[in-house]
Amino acid sequence: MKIALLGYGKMGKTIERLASERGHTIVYKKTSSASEGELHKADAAIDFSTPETAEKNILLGLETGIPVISGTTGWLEAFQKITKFCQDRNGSFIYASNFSVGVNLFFQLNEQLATVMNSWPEYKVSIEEIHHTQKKDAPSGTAITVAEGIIKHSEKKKWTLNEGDPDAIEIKARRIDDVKGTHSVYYTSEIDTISIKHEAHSRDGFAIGAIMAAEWILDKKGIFTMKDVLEIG
Ligand SMILES: NC(=O)c1ccc[n+]([C@@H]2O[C@H](COP(=O)([O-])OP(=O)(O)OC[C@H]3O[C@@H](n4cnc5c(N)ncnc54)[C@H](O)[C@@H]3O)[C@@H](O)[C@H]2O)c1
Ligand SMILES: O=C(O)C1=N[C@H](C(=O)O)CCC1
Repeated sequence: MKIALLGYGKMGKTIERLASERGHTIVYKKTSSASEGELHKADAAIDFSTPETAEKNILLGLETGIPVISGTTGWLEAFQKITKFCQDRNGSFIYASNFSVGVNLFFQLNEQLATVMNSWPEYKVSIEEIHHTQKKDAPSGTAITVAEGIIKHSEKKKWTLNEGDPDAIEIKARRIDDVKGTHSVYYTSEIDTISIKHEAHSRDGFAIGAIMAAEWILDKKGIFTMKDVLEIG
């Protein structure tokens, strides 16, 4: 497969390495200031750019008529617009706040745990995410997906970064050195704490998942999620 990289930072470079190991070729790269290669020659575009530039990058890929895989977080206010644009052109698009297989299993586990814990109101739910200090958005896209998974199966209606709102799921966002991405869900009572945790050891899992999504979407039209790719949930 010929791949276009929309964004060539930590994730773009990791995808380049792992895609070539899987026999794919990078035919186009776009950074903030320049681009090289020919976008129209790509079979699929993978966007890992910035919250401010993802929307433009995704539209560029869809306009070119190739499937777009986006892992950039922090741009979801434009999701409806992207969906309509993609549908109007009979295009293909997939967004995931986290492409790693392990995190997608964690999402599933989180929803199952939320279903169980919904009968036990003495346990207060909270989420913690830890990432490297270069991360631009907070909370992480993954933490938002985790919160949405809990909201689906509980009385909670929203999430917050602040302390002390009993109606909201509190998310604590921490930034430490070069942490690749750690997400924990806690259910805490007076007596004890139940927790689940996913810890990424490198960026390879995110990159392999995005490449798997690109391989999967090639012969499909529509808007998809990582659940479709992995056939889970
Ligand atoms: N979904 C996932 O699995 C997953 C995993 C890791 C990171 N992310 C997200 O992906 C995004 C990128 O992460 P990263 O660690 O590679 O960040 P990074 O800062 O290392 O790289 C971002 C790159 O985008 C480039 N860029 C800036 N403006 C651009 C433009 N107009 N067009 C194209 N590229 C442009 C920058 O040059 C930079 O190299 C972040 O939003 C992050 O949260 C998601
Ligand atoms: O490094 C990042 O930035 C990451 N962003 C995603 C998020 O916001 O959830 C996924 C994990 C790594």
